[in-house]
Amino acid sequence: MSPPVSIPASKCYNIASIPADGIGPEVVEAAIVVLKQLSETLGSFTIDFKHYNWSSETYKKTGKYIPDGGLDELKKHDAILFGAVGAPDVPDHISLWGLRLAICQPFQQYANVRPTKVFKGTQSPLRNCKVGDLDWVIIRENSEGEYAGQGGRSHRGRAWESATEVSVFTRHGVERIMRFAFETAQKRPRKLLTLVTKSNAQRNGMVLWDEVAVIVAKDFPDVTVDKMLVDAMTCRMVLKPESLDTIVATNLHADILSDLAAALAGSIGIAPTSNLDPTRENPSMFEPIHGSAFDITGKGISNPVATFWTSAEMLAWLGEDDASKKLLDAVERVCEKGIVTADLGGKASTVEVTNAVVEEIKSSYGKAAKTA
Ligand SMILES: NC(=O)C1=CN([C@@H]2O[C@H](COP(=O)(O)OP(=O)(O)OC[C@H]3O[C@@H](n4cnc5c(N)ncnc54)[C@H](O)[C@@H]3O)[C@@H](O)[C@H]2O)C=CC1
Ligand SMILES: CC(=O)C(=O)O
Ligand SMILES: [K+]
Ligand SMILES: [Mn+2]
Repeated sequence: MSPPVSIPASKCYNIASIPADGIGPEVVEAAIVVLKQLSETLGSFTIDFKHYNWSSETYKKTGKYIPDGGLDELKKHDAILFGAVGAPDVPDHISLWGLRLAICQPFQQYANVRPTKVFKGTQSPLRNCKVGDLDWVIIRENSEGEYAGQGGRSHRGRAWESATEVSVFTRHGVERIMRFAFETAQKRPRKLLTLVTKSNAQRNGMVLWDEVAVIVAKDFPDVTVDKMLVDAMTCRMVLKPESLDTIVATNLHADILSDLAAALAGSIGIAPTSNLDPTRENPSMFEPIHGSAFDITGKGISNPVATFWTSAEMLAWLGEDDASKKLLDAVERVCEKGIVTADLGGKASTVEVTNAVVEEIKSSYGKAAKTA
């Protein structure tokens, strides 16, 4: 009797999808189409999506964004693919804290990773900024700082009403994000980390950041560190984009700088975000950098590229580096062909860009490509 033939089982990933509000469902649907095609064409892994309709609609009906036991459900997945949360008829702080932060915070997704680059075929609004000149990774502290959620309001509505929004910086929180940032910089060819703070005006928490950076730097002698105050950093991003590589900053500062980074690379519609729990105790969450964009919802013109790149980041986090690279390369080739949405100066719809990426995956990585 011949021994049983062992066929290597392809890995199956369980992904929770939470498209939520506005253009979230449009771009997440597009990403799922592309991911399914990639999995079918490459044959090296499969993805099982479980959809959760948690959104401002469910909030308006039930009073909750996440139903009881929802986080335990989410925990069973390998990763979460998120769209965006926010609706015109729900206050933004209720929606953000009700869904996105209600996942990031308990899941200790303390590292928010935001790469940006100018794609071939897309144009930076900066005169002279070519492909390769702007290639950054912004590491945003994602669990405390200015978005710690501490503070309160007293004497509501009175002339003497007071409100506090307290920034919280802990040595533990600063040190873990700093280590993560140094590790990220160390893995990139230039090994260059720019530390962004505001330690002239913010004389407590930001000074702690500077001090912790000096201590952590000792463990990374091959990484070059430079320091910028956040106001001057905006100028450097615009005037000398080629002088930057990896950047670490607080929750608020990096939130702002990363939207600027996306716009400098061409559009907020291309940049991805990973909300990582580097300890891997909890699933990490992947989303486009942008919000729910009510101004273009339902028009069929939202740029799905940010969510495609986000999906590529998710694949890399799951260990599928080859598939991740292939996906991003396919997206870039589609941009190079000029099949882009209006935010990038093109005429293509969300569906046309999605179909073009699907065709690109089939023709580049499918059987025809292999035998050619
Ligand atoms: N992580 C999340 O879920 C986030 C949620 N929000 C929420 O989203 C809502 C809208 O916020 P905004 O400040 O307007 O930011 P936004 O990112 O939704 O939109 C800013 C501008 O960029 C455009 N834009 C965004 N994504 C695009 C895409 N994929 N393709 C083409 N154009 C795109 C929009 O049309 C708009 O003009 C608010 O409720 C806000 O709280 C905002 C940022 C992040
Ligand atoms: C809320 C928001 O703007 C962000 O997470 O980027
Ligand atoms: K988002
Ligand atoms: Mn933001």
